[in-house]
Amino acid sequence: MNVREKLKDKKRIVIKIGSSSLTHQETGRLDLIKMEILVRELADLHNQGKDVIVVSSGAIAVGRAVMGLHEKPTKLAQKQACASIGQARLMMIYQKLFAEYNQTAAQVLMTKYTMINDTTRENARNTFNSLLEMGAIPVVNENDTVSTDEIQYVNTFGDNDTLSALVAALTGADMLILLSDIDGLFTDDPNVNPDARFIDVVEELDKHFLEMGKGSSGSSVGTGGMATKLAAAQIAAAAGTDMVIANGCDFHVIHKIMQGRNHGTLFLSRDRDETGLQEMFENL
Ligand SMILES: Nc1ncnc2c1ncn2[C@@H]1O[C@H](COP(=O)(O)OP(=O)(O)O)[C@@H](O)[C@H]1O
Ligand SMILES: N[C@@H](CCC(=O)OP(=O)(O)O)C(=O)O
Repeated sequence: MNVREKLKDKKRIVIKIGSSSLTHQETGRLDLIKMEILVRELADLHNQGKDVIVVSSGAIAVGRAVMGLHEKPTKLAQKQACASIGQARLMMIYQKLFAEYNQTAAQVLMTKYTMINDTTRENARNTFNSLLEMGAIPVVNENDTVSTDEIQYVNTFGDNDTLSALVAALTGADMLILLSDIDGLFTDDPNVNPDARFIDVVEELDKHFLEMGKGSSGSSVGTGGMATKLAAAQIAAAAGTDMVIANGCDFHVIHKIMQGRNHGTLFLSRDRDETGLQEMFENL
């Protein structure tokens, strides 16, 4: 069985959806057709008996669109206000769409402190396990309304690529899928360098690959860029979580990846390193 076919047997999957994959580029508003496909894909993975955790960006982008702000908010208070409005709208739509498949969406909002503090981290782990045991589908996002480097103890993760990898490590997920606006990892930013070559499988994430993520975010709504996705891959590898970066332009890619078909860049994990993970959480 090749490395892609082994993905069929994954039991607990974290799927991160970037803002650029959930919204119309022109208006920034939610792409409801894509969201319907996304929820159907996730509901079917759940129906296959797999645990599914969604890390969904989009709160700021959706809030900005709802309030008619044409530019990406730069002031902290404006960004947090957009996140507050957008997160509520995003969860309403997730709950409505999941209910159509008789599934229950649950909201989990986290700050970096949740992961740093031993007690809150253990509470979060227990909450995820209870939600999954109850058959719910947790929809996770950073608590942007309070997460900020300006407020002590609620520092921000900064991006949902990192958050999704930490959630995968926390919950012992064996698979992490990052859906973006690009097919996967290239030797350089293909939106800048037309000679950039696609990378199919990364067996060991070393400096050679990490260097490839130097380019910035390519979309008007994205935050993470490739650098944060490679940082996420480092966390996933240490957590024993295989990871795929794939293009979220067509969410049907989710079941194709889980069927072991050749989509996205596959990052192979190492054996889970509990000691290393503990140190990582404590030093976030
Ligand atoms: N080596 C690389 N391979 C692929 N994409 C890269 C690379 N370097 C930079 N990028 C940029 O990263 C972008 C994806 O990150 P981002 O814009 O934050 O989207 P999202 O957060 O929605 O996934 C791509 O559109 C691309 O422009
Ligand atoms: N928490 C923020 C998303 C931050 C983020 O990582 O965005 P993205 O790069 O689009 O995945 C929001 O919901 O708008």
